[in-house]
Amino acid sequence: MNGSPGDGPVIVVDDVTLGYGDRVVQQHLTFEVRRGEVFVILGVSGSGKSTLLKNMIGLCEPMRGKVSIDGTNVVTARGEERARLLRQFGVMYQSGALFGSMTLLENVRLPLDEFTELHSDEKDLVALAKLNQVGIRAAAWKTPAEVSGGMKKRAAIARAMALDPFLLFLDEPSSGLDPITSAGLDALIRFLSMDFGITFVVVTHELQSTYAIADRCVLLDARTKTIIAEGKPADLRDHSEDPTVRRFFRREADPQGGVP
Ligand SMILES: Nc1ncnc2c1ncn2[C@@H]1O[C@H](COP(=O)(O)OP(=O)(O)OP(=O)(O)O)[C@@H](O)[C@H]1O
Repeated sequence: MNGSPGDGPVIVVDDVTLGYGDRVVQQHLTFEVRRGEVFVILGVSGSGKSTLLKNMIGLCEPMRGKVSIDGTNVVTARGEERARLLRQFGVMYQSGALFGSMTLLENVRLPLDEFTELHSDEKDLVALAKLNQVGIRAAAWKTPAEVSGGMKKRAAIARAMALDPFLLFLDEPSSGLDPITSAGLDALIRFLSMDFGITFVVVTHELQSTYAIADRCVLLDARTKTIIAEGKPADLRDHSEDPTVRRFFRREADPQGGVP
């Protein structure tokens, strides 16, 4: 189990406004991610999902408000505290970003090379164990070009798990995948959540995936620039009092051409 020491929420997003330069992309975002859950950030293209993820991992600084992971402010943490914070979570970016000249094993080893003093054989063993966890151990000595899109995503997840984080951020994990491969990835996320207790924050606009994996979600609205729904996706689909929210979760177009 990748348990975390503290109790209470893993992530606290407290009245966050985010954007680029003077341009606000989302504002007044307040929510918590609970330990062990699969939490999905939903919204149409351009609503600010990836920007929110970048603010949650400290890659961008919110214009206002704060984000903390296990009680540590992701922007202000320095020194030892920052090093500890960075080891607590792994990230899979939208592009996957595996190094094409390296094998999958070498790709998964990279964080171990950078952040641990393990012996080379031990690093190989850990990397193989991670590839095994995501179901592609047999492809360890292949390069990214030699494996399918779904296997590349799995390798990128294995790399994000290399340092045994208790929290994983995935940006659009099913982008570019066919529905069957995408469903396989959904099953992997559920498996890692249930069997290893990993908390997931997943950015997606795929409703089918959301229903398959999410314990809870938030829906970012591009028009009002804030969260318009939070909860279990099926509950929001069936019981939300906001017609915009119900339409989004039923995948219906807005007759007036609004967003979503
Ligand atoms: N580096 C940047 N500099 C300036 N503006 C940006 C930058 N990155 C994104 N944006 C803008 O911020 C807004 C939100 O983009 P973001 O990528 O966060 O949305 P998204 O919901 O993740 O979209 P998608 O589903 O298409 O990935 C968009 O209008 C985008 O053009």
